[in-house]
Amino acid sequence: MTTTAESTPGAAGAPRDTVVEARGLGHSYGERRIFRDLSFSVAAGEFVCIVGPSGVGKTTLLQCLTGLLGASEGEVVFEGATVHDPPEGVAIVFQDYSRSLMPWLSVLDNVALPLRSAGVGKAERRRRAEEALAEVGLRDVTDSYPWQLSGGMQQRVAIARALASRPRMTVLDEPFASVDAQTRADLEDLMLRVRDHLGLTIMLVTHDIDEAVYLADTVLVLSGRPAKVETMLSVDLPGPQDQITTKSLPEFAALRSEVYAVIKKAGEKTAAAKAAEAVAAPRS
Ligand SMILES: Nc1ncnc2c1ncn2[C@@H]1O[C@H](COP(=O)(O)OP(=O)(O)OP(=O)(O)O)[C@@H](O)[C@H]1O
Repeated sequence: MTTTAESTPGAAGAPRDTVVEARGLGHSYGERRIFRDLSFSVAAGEFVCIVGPSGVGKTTLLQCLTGLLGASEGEVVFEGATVHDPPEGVAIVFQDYSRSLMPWLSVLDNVALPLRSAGVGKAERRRRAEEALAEVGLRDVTDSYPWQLSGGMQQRVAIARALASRPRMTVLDEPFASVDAQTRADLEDLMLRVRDHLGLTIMLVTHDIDEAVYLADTVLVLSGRPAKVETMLSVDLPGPQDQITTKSLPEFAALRSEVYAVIKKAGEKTAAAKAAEAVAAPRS
């Protein structure tokens, strides 16, 4: 990930193609400016985690990057074209899997549903849905209903549904916030495997600093009011990631402390800005 629009160095030093760019991106809800002048680019196959204080604008940023929300300033460019609507090639996974799955449809039909809306034929829908379910380790539950599955399995179904459209980039908004710690660790490892296997570009919002450092090639820290990119930290831990070994590394602890310190400092700056706003606001 870089702060410029240039191509990004890959693992072997060769340039990798830029998939998505924010160019001077800003968003406001009415009079309220959420963030301003965000400029960064994400390379093909890169795993970026976005962290920052609650309410800073992480979800709003994801929505702008996927074309669900329009930019108030600047632009988002996906694979070279300015984004106005959700582009083909991008899939989204939300936190609340229980609301995103249809309880009356089988697991297979839930995964195939967006393909139907996209006009993909029946046999091809089934083939792609089965392929996506195999990718997330759910080959055996295709005929079950979501309510027969655990929370972690339901979130895997939601991930399979995103993969079935064969995206080149997947964005996930706090996808593992509602599951227990062991399931969360399993889902994290699943996303790493999927990224490696499919060569996906992934952007993921999380509140969990350990999760961000474990998963990311780059941790993007948002802060301020309006928010800006406080830092973009490259994570270069010896791979492949392992929940016990990686998290025991001194380098992991150092990176976690660094992200934590940036967020804490940013939080203090935001609190000071809020206090200044309150003082400046006219009394009713
Ligand atoms: N549709 C909307 N209209 C007006 N304000 C909104 C809207 N959506 C979000 N906001 C406000 O914009 C700010 C940023 O919200 P956003 O959800 O992007 O932050 P976040 O960093 O993802 O928060 P959290 O970490 O709590 O999920 C918040 O103050 C929120 O209340």
